[in-house]
Amino acid sequence: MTSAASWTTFIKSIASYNGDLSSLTAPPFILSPTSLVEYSQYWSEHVDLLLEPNFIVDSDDDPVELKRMIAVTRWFISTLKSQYCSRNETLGGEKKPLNPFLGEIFVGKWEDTSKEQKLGETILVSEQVSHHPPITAYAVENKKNNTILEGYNGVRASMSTTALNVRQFGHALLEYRNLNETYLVTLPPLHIEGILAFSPFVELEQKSYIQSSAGYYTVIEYSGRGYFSGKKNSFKARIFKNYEDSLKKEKALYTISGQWSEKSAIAKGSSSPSSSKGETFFDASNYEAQHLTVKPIEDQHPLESRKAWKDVAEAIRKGDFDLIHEEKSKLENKQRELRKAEEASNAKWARRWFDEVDYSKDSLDNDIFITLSNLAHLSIKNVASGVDSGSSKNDDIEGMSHWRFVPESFDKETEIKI
Ligand SMILES: CCC(=O)OC[C@H](C)CC[C@H]1O[C@H]2C[C@H]3[C@@H]4CC=C5C[C@@H](O)CC[C@]5(C)[C@H]4CC[C@]3(C)[C@H]2[C@@H]1C
Repeated sequence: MTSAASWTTFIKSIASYNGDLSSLTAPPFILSPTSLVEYSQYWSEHVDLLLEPNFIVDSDDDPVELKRMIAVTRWFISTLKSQYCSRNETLGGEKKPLNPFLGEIFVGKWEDTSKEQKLGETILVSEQVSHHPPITAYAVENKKNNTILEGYNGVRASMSTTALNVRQFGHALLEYRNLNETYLVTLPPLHIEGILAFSPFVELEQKSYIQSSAGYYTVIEYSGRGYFSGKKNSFKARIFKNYEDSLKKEKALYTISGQWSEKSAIAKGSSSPSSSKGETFFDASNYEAQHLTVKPIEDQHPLESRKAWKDVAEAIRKGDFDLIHEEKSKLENKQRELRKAEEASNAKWARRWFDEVDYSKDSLDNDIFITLSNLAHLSIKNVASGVDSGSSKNDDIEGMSHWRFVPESFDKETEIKI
């Protein structure tokens, strides 16, 4: 069957789409040989920007906490091209990632590329902590600068006539322990455009937020081609002294605007910097992403993603649909056996490095996730990322559990080597 014909068949299949992405029997050319558990690496492909707040010195212009919020906003913007465009660059367009099995892990490290060797080694641990619904938890840890990024991600998707609309669940917590400062980062909604045009790509939409424990608060508004700016991957970010000030745009201390996949500029105050007038904020096309180092497949543990999916990935690269189906079925049957055995012995799969914390039960009032969510008026229920605590979306949601990294569990890890 030609790829155009199977694409049309595929489009028809998504017309009866039931909301579960893994149910989509996508044709081989739309399948990615990469598992979703690997996407956590996209949070740290500019390690220098992630760690920059550790090296900012106090000076007489802006308060150092404000300088650090600007640096954290720059780091966050720098993650977006890797998160949402890297498949376009390597695979020619957005692809459907492999659906990770429960307990699937992905680990790697970034070497220190700075000439002063001030960064030290940074490691990534990523674990599929849930299969139904799919949830990936991750931590990026840099011991030399006592900095930890932890977070988790799940998605809910729905089809409109021409696009796949995706709401993200979860958040990221970025802790600078030497500075005694933490940031809460929410995840923007997105949609996949270009499906009918046979070349799907991600476009971000609506808003996401960054809340600093020092009070500063950043609102980022996304738009694509055809919106007010007319350019794809556009955003406007405003940094405020706190959430309350953000209710009045003119109170913005800084405004940043441009394209998160290309250039953006920053200016003081609430007016958008025209890219000529404003000072360059970040230039994604001139800032090479640093890819993490992953040990060879033969040295990997059976639960490590690239080892577990090796035969499926090879079949996908060959475009051999029957072989893909055969190899995927092998892996999925093995998983079904595992689940059945657990059920029989009433055992639950033990998560390696993450805990599901139920914030409705334990008295965790001074927990940093609660503190930052309250500062930013964000819901702590299991609603989509970035939902306001006063939103009616909270009403019919009971759940209040969030995945948290357990650093000592990784320090005690013996089986998995980075
Ligand atoms: C349904 C119509 C169709 O064409 O399906 C196949 C298409 C390739 C579109 C569906 C898939 O598109 C993929 C894009 C994936 C997101 C990309 C980046 C991120 C950021 C990361 O930090 C967390 C995961 C997330 C949100 C990915 C989630 C899964 C997405 C939406 C894939 C879709 C199955």
